Amino acid sequence: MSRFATWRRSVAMLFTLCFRADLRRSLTLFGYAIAINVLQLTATVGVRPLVDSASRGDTHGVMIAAGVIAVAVALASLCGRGFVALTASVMERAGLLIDAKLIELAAGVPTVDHYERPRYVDQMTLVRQERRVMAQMMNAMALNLQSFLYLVGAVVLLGTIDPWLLLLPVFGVPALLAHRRSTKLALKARQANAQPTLLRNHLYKVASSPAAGKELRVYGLTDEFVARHRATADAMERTATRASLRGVVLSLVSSLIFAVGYIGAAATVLGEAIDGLASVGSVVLAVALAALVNSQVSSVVQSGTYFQQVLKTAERLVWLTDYAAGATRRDGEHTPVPARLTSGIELKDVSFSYPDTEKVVLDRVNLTLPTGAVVALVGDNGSGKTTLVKLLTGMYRPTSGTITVDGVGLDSFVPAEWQRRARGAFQDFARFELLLGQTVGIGDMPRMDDQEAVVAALSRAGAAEMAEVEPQGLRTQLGTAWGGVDLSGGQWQKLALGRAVMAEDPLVVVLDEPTAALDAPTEHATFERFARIAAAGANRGHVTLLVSHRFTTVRMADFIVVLQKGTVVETGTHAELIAARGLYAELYALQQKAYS
Ligand SMILES: Nc1ncnc2c1ncn2[C@@H]1O[C@H](COP(=O)(O)OP(=O)(O)OP(=O)(O)O)[C@@H](O)[C@H]1O
Repeated sequence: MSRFATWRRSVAMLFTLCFRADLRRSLTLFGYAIAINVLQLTATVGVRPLVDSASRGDTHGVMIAAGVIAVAVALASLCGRGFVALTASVMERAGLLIDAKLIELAAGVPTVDHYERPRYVDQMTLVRQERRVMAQMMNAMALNLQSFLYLVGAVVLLGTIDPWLLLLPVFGVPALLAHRRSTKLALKARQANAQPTLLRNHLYKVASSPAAGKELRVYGLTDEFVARHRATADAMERTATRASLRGVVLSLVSSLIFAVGYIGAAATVLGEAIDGLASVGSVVLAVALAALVNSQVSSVVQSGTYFQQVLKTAERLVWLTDYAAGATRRDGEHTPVPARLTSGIELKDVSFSYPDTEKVVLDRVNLTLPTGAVVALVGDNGSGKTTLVKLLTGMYRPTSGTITVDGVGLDSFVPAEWQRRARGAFQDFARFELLLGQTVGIGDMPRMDDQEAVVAALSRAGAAEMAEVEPQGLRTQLGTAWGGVDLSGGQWQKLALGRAVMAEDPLVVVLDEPTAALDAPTEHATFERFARIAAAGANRGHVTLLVSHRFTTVRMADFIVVLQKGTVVETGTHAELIAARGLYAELYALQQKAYS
């Protein structure tokens, strides 16, 4: 996209956001800005008749001029108050809209690979930091307009005193260029600080989280975290200070240049007054207007700089919007996701590397996952089990090869539609701090508050007792921050399992070590239950995928896939794999020995 097209879209996005936030108030702001400008100029112009009438001893003229000035100043101050009162509400509403847009952009993308792309993460971090700046845009634009009109008015009036004074704004050009350069330097510094900001926030988050608290103490890591946090913050400050110092030098030089013009203007009018060509009032007015030009040039430049910064943020927003659209868009026709599976899911020569990495995590995987089957994935840490699960749930797309669902390419579905039919419980399950019943119910949003369905799901997941948690059963608020209760790791995991079986029409159910926080007998019982649900699923049409390191659990699967370094090395039932005496048999024997 050309630079101009990006600029045009950024401006359009800003206006849409701000006007959508509050059209009536935004327009009123502009009205106030124009009124303030006219009133202030009137008050300034009133100085000439005031001084001239006074020097002539014309009391009546003095009274009229003073009256006009007083009324103009009072009205301008009234409009100023109205302006300030409106700015807060316009800002608040624009801020809310921008926040909603950011949530949409971050969570609305069906795949999750953007979280691992440094460019995406940088852009998102910067937009988050600058979102308040964007929210103030309407106010800033109104102020910008006000300063601009004020500047133009002051220059025109100066021209009426002496046309040579029209040259005064030329001395303001260096200030404009200096501000432009300083903004570029500041933006560059912010860009350079994006990654360190992430690191600093990450260090803070880890070091202050209760989860890491125990390990920080046991390993004596607190000082190290503090030192790293400080070093990162110091480096960021050095980068920012360097940029702002250069900006200060530039603005100093440009102010000196303007001072030369200002002195020249004052001297010109003073010379004319001495020669009797100008009145005393004109001299006072010219000096006042020249000072006004000075202050308005810097104010126009400052708001221009601000606007540039807002535009840059809007450009990032446009970039993120395009990224989200690209990740969501499906070219050509979409195939509807089937109501139920008939044959199953097939992987053909599927290979995968994570975005922006070289390592092949899955290497030419060929697999058939028949409908109704419970398929177990086993293998060493890092062998690619979770990655395979992510591909099957559409979080990532294969780098090469194809995944088909009943013979139809997975990539021909709208990703979000497929994901809505995939259910899962993951090792890094989320702890949604809602009412306990809702935490399970959101597994099938339309039935979120259907208590009967929630109780049934909990009992399918082998966690019926969770419906009785003190003090209010399913209506218990979770999360101490909201005055609710906290649960043990195992209890949270049981809720995640309930969520996974809440929906009645999934096409793929993924259980990626969802029982790691449960004790072995509970895990065993849970999986037996899941195996029964899956058997029933043979009629309803879904595939159940189970990832576990516990072989006592794995053995009950219909079909076991053994992964090693991203490749499938063995497949078969427990009995077949034991008879084959391969890797599975070896690992099984080792675990049996360890537990006997
Ligand atoms: N987000 C990521 N970005 C880059 N590489 C990743 C990412 N997630 C996983 N990997 C790499 O992919 C490989 C497979 O990881 P995966 O999580 O699929 O293994 P796993 O078999 O599920 O392991 P575990 O049993 O420990 O859960 C590992 O080498 C890991 O380092």
